[in-house]
Amino acid sequence: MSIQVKNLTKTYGSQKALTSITFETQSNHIIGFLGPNGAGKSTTMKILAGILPADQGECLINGINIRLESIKAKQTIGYLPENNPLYMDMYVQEILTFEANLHRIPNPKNRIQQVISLTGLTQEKHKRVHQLSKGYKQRVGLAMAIIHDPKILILDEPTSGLDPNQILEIRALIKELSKNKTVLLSTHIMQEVEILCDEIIVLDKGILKDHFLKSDAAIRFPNQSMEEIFVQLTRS
Ligand SMILES: Nc1ncnc2c1ncn2[C@@H]1O[C@H](COP(=O)(O)OP(=O)(O)OP(=O)(O)O)[C@@H](O)[C@H]1O
Repeated sequence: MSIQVKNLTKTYGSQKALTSITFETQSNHIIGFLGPNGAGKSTTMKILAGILPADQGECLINGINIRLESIKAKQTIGYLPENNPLYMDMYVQEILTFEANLHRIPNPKNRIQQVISLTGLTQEKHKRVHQLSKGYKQRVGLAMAIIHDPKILILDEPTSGLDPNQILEIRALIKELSKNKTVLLSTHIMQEVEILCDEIIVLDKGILKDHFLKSDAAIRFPNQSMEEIFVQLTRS
């Protein structure tokens, strides 16, 4: 399933966040969505997730227009927001039941046990969310994002603020969960892009700076690391 964004524009009051962004990703790729702070990554992701309206432009998820067919699009998309806001007093199984009911999943008990196992939450499933480490809270956020088996995953800085061990574990989990899915992943960690991503999109100040396959990076940017490519594309 591809993600298609056409001339997307968004302004918050007088603050321009996105200026006519256009891109189309390939199916079943992990796409690194990169850019300096304030580049417009979260804004694009919120629009794609259907929780923020664009001022202009269109987003299509495998041809489904998210503005015109928002419910159908939301059935296809799983979203992990930045800073992963969770109901801290809920038990892990309770918050997953809540999410499953929002998606009207038939036979939710089976699916909840499946995602608990998939995301490595079995040992922690009887705890309340606030009792979990940050890495396990991220696992809960990922479990919620995949509960309806969406074909597109939008992950906004999923490894931000985690310790090095948890970063490795969450990365491995993302890799595992991304099988047969298209994943749009924002991150500031260039090593993560090298390890996980097939495709790279770079934004800066609300403008699309570049979009390329990682396999083409060596030809397009000879002898440059992802960090150097990032700096070159976003240096003002
Ligand atoms: N609710 C809001 N009200 C006003 N301005 C906003 C709002 N949300 C974002 N912005 C502004 O829009 C621009 C794009 O922000 P956005 O959060 O999309 O960037 P980002 O690339 O995700 O940044 P970061 O890497 O810091 O998370 C920034 O200038 C930001 O200050």
